[in-house]
Amino acid sequence: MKKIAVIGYGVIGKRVADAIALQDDMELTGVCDIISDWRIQNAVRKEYDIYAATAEAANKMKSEGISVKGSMQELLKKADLVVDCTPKKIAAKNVQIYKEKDIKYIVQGGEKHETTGHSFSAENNYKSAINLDATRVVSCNTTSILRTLTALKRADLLDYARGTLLRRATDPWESHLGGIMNTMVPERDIPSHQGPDAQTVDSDLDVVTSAVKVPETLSHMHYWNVKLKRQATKEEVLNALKTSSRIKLIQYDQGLVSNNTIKEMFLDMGRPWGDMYEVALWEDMLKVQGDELFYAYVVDNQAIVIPETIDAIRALTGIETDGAKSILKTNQSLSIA
Ligand SMILES: NC(=O)c1ccc[n+]([C@@H]2O[C@H](COP(=O)([O-])OP(=O)(O)OC[C@H]3O[C@@H](n4cnc5c(N)ncnc54)[C@H](O)[C@@H]3O)[C@@H](O)[C@H]2O)c1
Repeated sequence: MKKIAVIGYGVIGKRVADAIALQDDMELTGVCDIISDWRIQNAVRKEYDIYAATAEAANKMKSEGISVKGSMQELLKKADLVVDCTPKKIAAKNVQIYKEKDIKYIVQGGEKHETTGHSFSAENNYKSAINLDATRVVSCNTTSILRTLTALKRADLLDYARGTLLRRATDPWESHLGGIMNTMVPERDIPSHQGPDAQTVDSDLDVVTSAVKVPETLSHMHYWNVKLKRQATKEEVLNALKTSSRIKLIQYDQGLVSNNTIKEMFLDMGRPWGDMYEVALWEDMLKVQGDELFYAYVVDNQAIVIPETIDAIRALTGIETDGAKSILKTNQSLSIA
């Protein structure tokens, strides 16, 4: 049983920790953070072992009545692999520690590809991550791009793709701190970074993205124009997309007309935090015109990278060398149909 540590128990870290705890071929050794408030109390309630990243944090946690198991160094000694879910740039600094300790590590999409030299998206390049020392699970937007375009590529339909991303302003729990209102803020540069980021996983993809930040917090939404290699039918395209178990085809005509209605459906389904691990792509909206394809989908930025991270753990530790088997196992544990 591989022992996995989670550093950074925030939006992504708390979800990764729960997902690890659900697996039968890995165990959660502990979670490590610097916070001592209600957020880490959630981990206390779940009876996870708690470690403090600094001496100061350890003292603060203890003063709040939290039983601290030890320091980050002590946690690392017990683990076979660490998943670093700290904010952008902090993980890149921690990498030095992981290298010194000779422990395998996974970082999240806020870090640069160069931090690990390998970027991961399960349905695209699981095989290339097997037994590596490190990888980076690409960001939420990039994961969605890779899932959809990889499915079209597998069916030999994809020539090139051009996408416009509507990006959520901030995460819901942090809405009191910032985020935009009554405006839309386009990114200065085209391409935005997500297209080139997808190419760190699959350099063959011809993909260009533009992005605009919008005043809501539930999810991202993407609009894509794709040039197909040949004229195709809508059915062929849908069959290609159906080869991904992590794309959920949804129907506008079933009342799923917005990101809030989709979120409500996932809450009704009983998913933790209403998490949607899948890309929710509108089947009835999707349009094929000759060799051109048009579609739109919603990305739950807080959730989509969770199954990817579980698969990355299996690949790096080598506990499963068949990507399809890992994906299936992860899907079953998270109730992804
Ligand atoms: N939030 C998203 O929608 C989202 C989606 C995909 C990927 N990501 C990526 O995941 C990573 C984490 O993002 P997040 O949104 O979960 O951040 P977050 O701010 O919600 O959580 C980060 C956690 O790390 C803790 N932390 C800070 N410094 C630390 C240290 N030195 N040692 C230990 N813990 C420390 C913080 O206290 C916090 O609990 C980033 O790379 C981000 O780009 C985020």
